[in-house]
Amino acid sequence: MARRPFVAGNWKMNGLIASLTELEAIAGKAGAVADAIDVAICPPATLVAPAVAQVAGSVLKIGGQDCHAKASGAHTGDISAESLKDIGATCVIVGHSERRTDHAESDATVHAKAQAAWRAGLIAIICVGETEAERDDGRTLDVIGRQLSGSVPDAATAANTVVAYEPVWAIGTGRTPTNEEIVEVHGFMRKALAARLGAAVAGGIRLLYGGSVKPSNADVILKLADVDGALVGGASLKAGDFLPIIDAAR
Ligand SMILES: O=C(CO)COP(=O)(O)O
Repeated sequence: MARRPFVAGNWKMNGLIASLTELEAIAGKAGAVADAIDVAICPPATLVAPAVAQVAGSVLKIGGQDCHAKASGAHTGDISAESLKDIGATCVIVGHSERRTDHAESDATVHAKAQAAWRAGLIAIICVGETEAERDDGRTLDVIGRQLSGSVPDAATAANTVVAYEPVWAIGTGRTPTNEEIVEVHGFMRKALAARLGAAVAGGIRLLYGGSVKPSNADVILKLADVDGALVGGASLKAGDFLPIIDAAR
């Protein structure tokens, strides 16, 4: 089944108002590839509203990096999916390994956050990935299977969910799995989702690879079987790095 590639940039805790000038070229590229590719940028929460304003009229999606499971309430410092939707976000990353580690987020928490994203009308970009120790122990597929079943709700569809495979040890390290390892995990994820959601639904869900994606490796990685796009950290901060990665998804 043909899946429309999805290339998302995760700016993490980087970027100031001045950084939004990068979005001009990124929005231009998103428009130029709109026939074939979805493009998103997830800036820090402070920049979501100004980013939406900056790219007004463009097809470039602006998203959050996290949301709370509840719609509102006494949760100081948290942001609801509804608030993100209200300021023009169209997607949100949930379960990034940095949230799982820094904020002790469990699969159950991520599951609730994905449902919150849908409740607000946002696409949930649900992240999974093994640590280096888990890979060294030969437990990668076990870990990914457990994270998928715990984090991806049963109501996931191609329209409301994107899944990102981000090996923790490949994030920000310049190291990536071999092509064979990426294909193995993505194929496994497709099968695991099909077993639960049915082949038709699972066949439509975009599976992104994330972890040290750069212009120099994107061409190869984005052509691998069952890789439907990329979730890009460092190389999404500058349009000069991100644009060739978007092109590689074609
Ligand atoms: O965590 C990532 C995206 O969510 C990947 O980050 P890097 O591309 O900087 O390795």
